[in-house]
Amino acid sequence: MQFLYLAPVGLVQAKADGEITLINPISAQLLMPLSRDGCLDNLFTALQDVAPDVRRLCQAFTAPRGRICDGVHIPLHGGGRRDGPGILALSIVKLDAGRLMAVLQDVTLQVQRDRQLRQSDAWLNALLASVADYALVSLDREGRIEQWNGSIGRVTGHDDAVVGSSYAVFEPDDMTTAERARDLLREADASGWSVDEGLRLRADGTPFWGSAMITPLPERDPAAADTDPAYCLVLRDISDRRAASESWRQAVFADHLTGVANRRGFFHAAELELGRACRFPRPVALVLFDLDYFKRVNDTHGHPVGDAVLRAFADLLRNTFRAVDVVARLGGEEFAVLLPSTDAAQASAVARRLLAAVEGMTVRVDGAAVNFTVSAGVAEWDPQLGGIDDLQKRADRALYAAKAGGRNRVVGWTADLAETAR
Ligand SMILES: Nc1nc2c(ncn2[C@@H]2O[C@H](COP(=O)(O)OP(=O)(O)OP(=O)(O)O)[C@@H](O)[C@H]2O)c(=O)[nH]1
Repeated sequence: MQFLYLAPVGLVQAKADGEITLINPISAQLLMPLSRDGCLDNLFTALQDVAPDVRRLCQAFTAPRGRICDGVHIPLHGGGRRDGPGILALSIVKLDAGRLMAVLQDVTLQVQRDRQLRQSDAWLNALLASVADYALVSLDREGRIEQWNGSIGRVTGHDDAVVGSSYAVFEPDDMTTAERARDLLREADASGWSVDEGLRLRADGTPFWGSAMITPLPERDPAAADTDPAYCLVLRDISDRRAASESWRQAVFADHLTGVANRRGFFHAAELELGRACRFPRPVALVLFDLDYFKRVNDTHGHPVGDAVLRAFADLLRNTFRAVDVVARLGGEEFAVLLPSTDAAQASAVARRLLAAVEGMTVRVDGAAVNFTVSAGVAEWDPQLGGIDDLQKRADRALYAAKAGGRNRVVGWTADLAETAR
């Protein structure tokens, strides 16, 4: 009895002919406005104006007990009123031959919300269907693709199996790291958006040049689950635009001998990366490489062979470092690699691997077989530094120490190196 009274929904117990034997206050509240004479003694009579079929439905139910109807929506007074409930949900259970139990609930708001949601979904789907050269991807808090839609299929060729993968799935494996993918989300959180341009892959492996903009969704609930939508990624295929600007970029930013970035390209890319590292603190490492006794290679084999050695070394750099790293020839036989989201220890490890590869390599050109070694200086970005020039100075000191220490080695910058240099 107490349960009936306190239940958060309307409960009515009635006899088989609808005569009400028990009714709780919520039911009375919901049914009273429907009653023609202000009495509430029969369930079927109370509902006859809005749900005339209920009586027949119950009488036609011949099983000894069971569910007669479940959550049937009953619009009141022509579909809704300004005051009071507009839609009731009605469930009726036959308890035994002589007793029915009806559950009544005001679902007006719920139905309205469902309708609004369906409308928004329809709008969004119409929008996505008409977008031809953009993929609109919703991402969860961790940057995982939260839902598939047609625009993703059109631009990237991925089907719904891509749901749950990191948005880095659109990038070649060596173009990004989990940390960098997270960095771009953090950048979007802090400044409202982040944009990243670069090589992307379609599901069939064909590459395209993409521009990816990530924006955090407005009014995100901090208590929402990790898998709820948190960001919107707009991925555009800008291969055409890129092709037009590529020859210009090559001329301005690429080294004519080796094809890696030139000094100008390096400083341009480094300023951008360090700008990011300042706004969203993360490690960035710089490695400077200088070929050992390179003058001897030129003197012994001639300048064209020296050029071939420089090209072979640049190829090795490109193959050893990730595509996300900036590889450049700063001039002569000096090369630089900037490694985003990498600390000095990690950069030194890669540099040592590279030195070992150089030691095992022989460059064969014009009948000459050249073996050579390389020295490397490593420094890590420190927000106290003024800019890329200061970082380069530190790596330079470390490189000088590597040369002074006997060459063919990697030295990391330490504060006492600054003292030595002075
Ligand atoms: N083939 C070729 N040689 C170059 C190029 N640019 C600079 N060099 C040569 O690189 C050599 C650099 O020599 P040094 O600065 O004395 O240094 P090193 O002989 O490598 O000795 P350490 O750096 O002290 O180990 C010089 O002979 C330059 O002529 C280039 O584009 N092609």
